[in-house]
Parts: sequence; C-alpha cells; structure tokens
Amino acid sequence: MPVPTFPPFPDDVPTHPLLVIDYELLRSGDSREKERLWAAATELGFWYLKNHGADEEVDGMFDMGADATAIPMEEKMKFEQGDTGFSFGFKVPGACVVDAAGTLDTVEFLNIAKDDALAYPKPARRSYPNAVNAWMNSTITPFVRKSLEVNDTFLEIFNEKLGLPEGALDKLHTGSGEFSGSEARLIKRPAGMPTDQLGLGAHTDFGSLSFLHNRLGGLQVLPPGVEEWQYVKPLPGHAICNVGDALSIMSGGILRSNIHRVAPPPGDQSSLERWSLVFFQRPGNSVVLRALTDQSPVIDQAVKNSDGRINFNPGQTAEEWFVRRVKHKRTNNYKDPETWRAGRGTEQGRA
Ligand SMILES: O=C(O)CCC(=O)C(=O)O
Ligand SMILES: [Fe+2]
Repeated sequence: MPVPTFPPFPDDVPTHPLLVIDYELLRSGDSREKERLWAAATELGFWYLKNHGADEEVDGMFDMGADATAIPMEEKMKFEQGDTGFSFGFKVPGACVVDAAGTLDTVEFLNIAKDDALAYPKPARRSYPNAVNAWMNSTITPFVRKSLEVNDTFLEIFNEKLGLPEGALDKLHTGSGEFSGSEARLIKRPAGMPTDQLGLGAHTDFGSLSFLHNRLGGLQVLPPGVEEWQYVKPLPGHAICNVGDALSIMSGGILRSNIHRVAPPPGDQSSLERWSLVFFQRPGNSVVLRALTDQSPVIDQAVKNSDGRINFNPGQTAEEWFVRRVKHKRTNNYKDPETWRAGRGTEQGRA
C-alpha cells in the first residue's frame, strides 16, 4: 500500500530536535557516528535513525495492523491480553489507565511476541487470529528479525562504550536464547478522539531498546531540566529509537531512559486516525535487573556518583519487572493512585 499523505506537522508547537544517526555508518564501524549515538543515548536517550533498511517491513506491518484490528470485537476479545500482566495479544481502548487519577487510555494495541514470530508456525507464547497469522511469514517475522538486528547493533556499541567484557549485553538479551518480553506493538488511536485526551500516559519504556515508527505527531518527551512537554516530529523514513528502563539500570544510569507520552496529534492532524509501530527489545525473562558494577569500572563509578533517584537493584527479574508494569496499567486492576504507582519504573517522580 502506498504511504498516505497527511496534513503537515505544524511549525508552531514546542518540538524537541533529536540527533539523526545513520545506521549504515554504524554498521561500517564509523567511530564518529558511534560517538554521536553515545551522546544521544546518554544525554536524552532518544534519537532518529536513518538508513535502517526496514521501510518495506514497516509498511507491511501497518497494512497487517489495519487488517488485524478490523476483526469483530467478539473475535478480538478471545485474544485480549487480560489482567494478569501478560502483554501479548490485543488491548482495546479504555483497558488501561494513563495516570494516577485512573483516566482511561484511548488507544488500541496489538502486541506480538518476538518468540511467537521466530517460532512460527509453532506456538511459543500464545495464539493469534488468522488475520495476524496470515502475515507472519511475509511480514511480521521479517520485521522482528530486522528490528533485532538494529537493536543488537546498538547493544554491541553500548557494550564497548560501557567498558563491558565482549558480548556481556548480548548474553542478557538475544544471546541468552531464552524467552523474553520482547514484542512488536501496533498502536491505533481512533479518528475523532477528544483533543484533550492522552493516547498513552507519561512513562518510561520497560525494556532495553525501542525501535519506533510513526507518521503523525503525538509523541512527546520531557527532556531533563525542562518542564514543558515537547513533540518529536516524525520524519519520513526515519525511525525514532530510545533507551528503556532495563538498559538504563544495567548501565548504572549512564544510558538514559527518558520519560515520554503520546498526546493527540498536533494542529490539522488532530482529528485523524494515528498509527504507530514499535519493536521493544527486552532482556531474557530470568535476567535479574541490576547495574553491572562488577563487570565495568565505568558503571561502578556511575552508581557511586548517582543521586539515588534510580534504584539500581530493584530485586526483580526482567519478567517480574515487565509483568508488574503491565499489570498495574490495566483498568481492572486500578483502585487508587497507589495501585498506579506500583506499576512505575524509573520515571523518577516526573509523571
Ligand atoms: O506511539 C508513539 O509514538 C509512542 C509509543 C510509546 O511510547 C510506547 O508504546 O511505549
Ligand atoms: Fe514508550
């Protein structure tokens, strides 16, 4: 399907520039580009990525999402994620809350486990409707493989910059060979939603790295030391990449997991249906989240110098961390601001 054209992103809203990182340069080992990536990942934790080579897979995923979310609600509910902290499957609008007051969300998710995409046609974590399965070999699995390749490239560079023994971060992710919370997520915000309602509330991402593709505005970041939310402008052909909590903890806070949210698209884009696609890379399920102080003097020093706002030893595995964060977002589990706070990550009081 050709990429549709949209009304332009307005030039009169607060917008935060991101560094543009060239994936091809990273792959060729360009040391200046690696330095620029390091600056982006440690200062804000967000960057654009060009020349990632995943455009075809991304377009296919949006076509798949349109197909899959069009199935009848009754059918969809058979594949709903449920309230136990299991993420894979559909999440319908209103099934999650976006803030401590219990305000309902406005977006639909379709989450597909990396483990299912790679094992297909063998089921690994759960089953999906035919409208998803039909796209597995042609589109979903290739998108997952491509996303893993991109994120594994980042992990290798961060491993080197953090002074970790070779392959240390890989061993906790792809190299662990075990199931993980890694997943591809399609997000649909229906057209004509009230312009004062958030799509997704302020959060940090749960896992290690997020590889995001969107076409309409709406994503906003709260940069360090700034009190006003700022849009990240979608750029054609550019992914938006960011660091999540798990990698921030492992690196002793050197890699930044920055708070962000999804607001209504700005200006003339506000009434349109908004789609985004993310691949979330997360550590293997049994990996205990902790700063890798014993493997890197740089990380050890960072923890010693830290202001104490991030707990670098939360005493949870990646799976426990993930389940806790997903579960406490569910509307059915919301009781009061305390139950909301029980699902928080490294937001550091900024949400
Ligand atoms: O839709 C977007 O632009 C961002 C989505 C996001 O932050 C998330 O799913 O964690
Ligand atoms: Fe996010």
